[in-house]
Amino acid sequence: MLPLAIKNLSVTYPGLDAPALRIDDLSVAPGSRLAITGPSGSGKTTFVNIITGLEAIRIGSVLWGDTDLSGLSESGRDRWRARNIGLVMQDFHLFPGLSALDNVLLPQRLAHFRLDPALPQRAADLLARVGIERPRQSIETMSRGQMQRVAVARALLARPGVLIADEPTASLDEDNGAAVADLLLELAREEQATLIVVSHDARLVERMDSVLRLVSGHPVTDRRELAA
Ligand SMILES: Nc1ncnc2c1ncn2[C@@H]1O[C@H](COP(=O)(O)OP(=O)(O)OP(=O)(O)O)[C@@H](O)[C@H]1O
Repeated sequence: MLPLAIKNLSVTYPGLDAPALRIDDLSVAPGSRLAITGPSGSGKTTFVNIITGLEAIRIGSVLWGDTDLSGLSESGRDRWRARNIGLVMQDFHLFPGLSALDNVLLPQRLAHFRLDPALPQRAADLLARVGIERPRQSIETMSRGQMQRVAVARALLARPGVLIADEPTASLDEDNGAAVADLLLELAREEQATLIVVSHDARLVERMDSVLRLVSGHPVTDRRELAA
C-alpha cells in the first residue's frame, strides 16, 4: 500500500498553448480507490503516464510514499514501476502464442535473470482466483473477458502496492465488464493495493472511494473522501 501526493505538477507538450495536465495538490490515501474521469483529451492518459513514471516529470513532484518520481532517471523509474505498479490496460497487451500462465509470468521472466521459484504457483493461484480454468490454454483462443482477467492476474503477480487500470472495461461487453470491475475491486482489497482506475463506466466509478474529474487538464473534482 502506498500513498500518493502530487504537488505543483504541470505537464506541457510542444504545440499546446496550455498544460495537458495541471494539478496543484492531490493526495490519495494508501489502500484507497480513486477513479479518473473526463472527456477525451482531458489528460487522463497523461495522468497515468506521469504517476507510473512512464513519462518524465519536469515541473512539480509526484511522491509515492518516500519516493519522488521527479527525482528518478528513466531507468530508475522503470525499476520503481516494476516493483510497485501493476498495470491493466484497455487492450490487455498480452502476447499471442503463449499460454495464459506464461503471459502472467512473462514480465517477471523478462525483469529477472532467474524467476522466483514461488511465482509459477502464485500465477496459477491468481489465474484460478480470476476464474481461468485452463491456465495452459493459448491466450489467442480466449474470449476478451478471459483475456482481461488474465491481464488482472498478471498485474498482481509481483504483489504491487498500487494497481492502475486504464479503461479496463471499455472493450468488454456489459457482463464481462462487470466481472472485471468486481475482480479489480475485490483483488485490490485482498492484496491491500491502492487502486486507481481511468474509466467512463459509471457502475465502476461509483464504487470507488473518490473521483478525480479532469477537464482540459485541470481537476474539477468532486474530491469527496480523497484523503479519507
Ligand atoms: N506526446 C504528446 N505530444 C503532444 N501532445 C500530446 C502528447 N500526449 C498527449 N498530448 C495532448 O495532451 C492532451 C491530453 O491528452 P491525453 O491523452 O492525456 O488525454 P485523455 O484524457 O487520455 O484522452 P482520451 O480519453 O481520448 O484517451 C491532448 O490535447 C493530447 O493531444
